[in-house]
Amino acid sequence: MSSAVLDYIEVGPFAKAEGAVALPGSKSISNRVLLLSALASGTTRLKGLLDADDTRVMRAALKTLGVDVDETDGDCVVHGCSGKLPKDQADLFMGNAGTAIRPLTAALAILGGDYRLHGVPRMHERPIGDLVDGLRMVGAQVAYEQNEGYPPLKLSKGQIRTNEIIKVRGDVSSQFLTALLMSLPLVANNEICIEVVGELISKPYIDITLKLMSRFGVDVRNDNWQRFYIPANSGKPYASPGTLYVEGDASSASYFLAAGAIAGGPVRVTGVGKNSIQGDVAFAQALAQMGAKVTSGDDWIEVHGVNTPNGKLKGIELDCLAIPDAAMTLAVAGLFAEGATKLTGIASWKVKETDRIAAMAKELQKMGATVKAADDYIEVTPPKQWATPVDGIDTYDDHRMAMCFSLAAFGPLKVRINEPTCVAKTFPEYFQEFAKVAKK
Ligand SMILES: O=C(O)C1=C[C@@H](OP(=O)(O)O)[C@@H](O)[C@H](O)C1
Ligand SMILES: C=C(OP(=O)(O)O)C(=O)O
Repeated sequence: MSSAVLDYIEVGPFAKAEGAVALPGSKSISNRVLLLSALASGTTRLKGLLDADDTRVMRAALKTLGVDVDETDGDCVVHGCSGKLPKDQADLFMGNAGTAIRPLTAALAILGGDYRLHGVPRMHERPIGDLVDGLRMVGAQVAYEQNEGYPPLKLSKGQIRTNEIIKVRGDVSSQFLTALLMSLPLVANNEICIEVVGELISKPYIDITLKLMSRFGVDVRNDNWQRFYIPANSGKPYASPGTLYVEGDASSASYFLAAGAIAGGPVRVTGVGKNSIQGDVAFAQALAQMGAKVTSGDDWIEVHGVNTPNGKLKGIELDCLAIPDAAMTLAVAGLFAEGATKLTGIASWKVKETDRIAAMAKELQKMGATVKAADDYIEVTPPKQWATPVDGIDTYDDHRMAMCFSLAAFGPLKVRINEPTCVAKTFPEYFQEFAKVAKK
């Protein structure tokens, strides 16, 4: 999907981070509101929508499904289909976007039709079986084209029934629950109960889902993260809120905020702040725990220096179950801390864009850090002597690997980052924006 693929980029060494960055739109919000707008009655004007690979595949899929998505005046204007998509046959390429393939699979399986959903090779290694099990429980027809439990998927029309409690596992990805929550109102003749099996991970993303569904007129009751109740409706559950503003991306914010903490600051991000509905804003609190000075307003967060006796960040131990994406940034910030930084609750890293536990451990070690890692944690002890791998830091086609390792350039040595164009998944302009705040 990315345009010109660069072999590598060299960054740093930088002495200081200072400045302000206006964040691109939130990926999580963008893909949810695109789908909800398409399913709703009425026209929705989306302002500040993310323009990146993950949202391009969603917009392209909706257009293929016959939805009128107009992007000519800078906003994205979606003419909703009132719960019935125009095309009942389509072949849809979903790239490596979990937030696109999972909710769209659920919506299409529930609505019924002959659809095929597939993606890049890594997408075919990312699990979707728990969602398919949940969909089959309501009578949806979903078949695996290659490997049981993984895309590509073939959907056909099923007989949907929603009178029994629908169960879905919550411990592999919260996106399966999100997908069921967004699509089941389309067939809620009666109240529907979804029950989570196993521990629900990434809970703040469920909050995003519920808050956005509410903006489109569907209020789900969350009973202690165990059971979710979708109210019965008259057949057209979603109504356009008119104009909807997409917040800046809180996970993308983490790189700049960490730069401020590592290299002096002040660094300010605008587009997210105290009023954010994204759980990853909690990343700023983690930086504060490491000793950074953090302030925020309704629409901004700023990190300005470190508040420890020796002016260095301090290593922390933190459960990152609620902030899996921003947690990667903490692992790299750990290179600059005094003492070890231990991040727990990160088992989901294994099934994301790459096996992030293995990738992170390997690349941090290349920088000279001592790393302990297992199935659900990583512990980073900073380098005694910084190293710079001549062959560079590998990014594994994972946007977050490229973005968080740019921070290593605040160490004493320049850093070569291989295949940096993978940032196009969520933040195509990342390195240009980073260059504005990273100073020699
Ligand atoms: O619902 C979402 O928008 C997301 C949920 C999280 O995934 P998991 O629920 O798989 O942890 C997160 O890592 C992903 O980037 C976006
Ligand atoms: C896990 C991620 O993406 P996805 O939405 O594809 O799951 C991510 O952006 O870090």
